Amino acid sequence: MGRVGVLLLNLGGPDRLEDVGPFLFNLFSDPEIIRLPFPWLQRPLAWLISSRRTKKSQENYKQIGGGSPLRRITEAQGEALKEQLGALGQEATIYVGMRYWHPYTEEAIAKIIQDKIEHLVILPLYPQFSISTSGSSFRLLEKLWKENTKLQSINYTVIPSWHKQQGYLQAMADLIVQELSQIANPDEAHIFFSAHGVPKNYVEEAGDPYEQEIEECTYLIMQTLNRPNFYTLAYQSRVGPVEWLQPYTEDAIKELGTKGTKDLVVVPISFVSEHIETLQEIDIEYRELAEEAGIHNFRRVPALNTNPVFIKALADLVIDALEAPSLKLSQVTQMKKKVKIYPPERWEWGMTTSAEVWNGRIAMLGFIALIIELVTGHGLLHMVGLL
Ligand SMILES: C=CC1=C(C)c2cc3[nH]c(cc4nc(cc5[nH]c(cc1n2)c(C)c5CCC(=O)O)C(CCC(=O)O)=C4C)c(C)c3C=C
Ligand SMILES: [Fe+2]
Repeated sequence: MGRVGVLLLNLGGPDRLEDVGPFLFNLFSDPEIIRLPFPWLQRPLAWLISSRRTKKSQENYKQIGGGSPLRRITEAQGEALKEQLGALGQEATIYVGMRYWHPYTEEAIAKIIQDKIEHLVILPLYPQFSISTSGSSFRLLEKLWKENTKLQSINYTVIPSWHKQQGYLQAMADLIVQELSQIANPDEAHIFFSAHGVPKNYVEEAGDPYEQEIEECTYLIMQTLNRPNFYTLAYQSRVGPVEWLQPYTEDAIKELGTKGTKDLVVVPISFVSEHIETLQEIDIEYRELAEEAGIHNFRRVPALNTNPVFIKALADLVIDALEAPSLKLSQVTQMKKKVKIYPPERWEWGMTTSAEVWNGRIAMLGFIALIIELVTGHGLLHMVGLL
């Protein structure tokens, strides 16, 4: 086999407080994160939302040392993976491609071309697929592939998701056992899986398999654990006014408190690295909430980071992918998105769904224009540079 590369995909996070604003702007500019009917509205709205969120978000990053550890941890995972692959007899160069901050996916792709990689494995560091995470990175890669003929000669394969991989499940179970072993009555502890949420309409209207993969994964971790503990699955990190997957973590914690739970072991389920949502949201916000709800023994299972069982699982995934028939980006985006096309794009006359959708779009546009004008003092035409 010729030169082998592994491209690790992740979301990225601001390295310093001054990066928070531009990072949030990049994130909200992504149509896979905020779905708007008019592409030209994306950037003005991203600017508006990121400007309004920056201060609050910076406060949170301040509490975890002034920036996200995601880059450092992802690079360490890359080094550990390279070493593990070498030990298994597979030499490979590892590239990190972040979606919204440095090192950007585009930078990784430029290096892959420069290094003349012949076989590439695309491995998202998200065990479960979501349109908003792996899906967004795959879509970007699809675009880069179409634009650059040099990429087209690379023999690549995509790993869409890996939430059922045995080594990964074992590594998660091991970390839970370690945490339980520090409790006086380990069988009494309630195991609380907290997954990053997504808006409910991603699952119900756009066909995102995320909720199903999270549920399967949680079930399989409990099977691997093979213990009598009760467990709960809930969703954290909701942003904006729309409904997200339920139950929300904060509500589920309060409910367990009222039911008399005393020992809670929180397991971050959709993240493989420590980042703001484990270090700040779970460790600080949810811990406080649990204390108020009467849950005095609140513990959190660490993220996998460079856990050796986990790194071996990643290496096995890479080796299996190199041996299996290659899976293309377009195949994955089609396969994972069992899309009910929403909103319907073909116009039908009368009291039809498309009429409702278009009425909704126009009303939404008017509403957004009003908010933008109220907040900035300028109308929408000013914002898009027409006045
Ligand atoms: C599986 C993981 C993730 C899913 C699903 C996801 C969806 C999702 N996220 C937002 C909004 C924000 N995410 C932010 C940061 C962030 N999110 C993830 C993971 C998932 N996001 C990571 C790894 C990070 C980076 C964390 C870091 O350490 O820097 C942020 C910024 C932080 C903040 O201001 O709270 C936002 C905003 C949406 C809207 C969404 C689904 C549509
Ligand atoms: Fe997020």
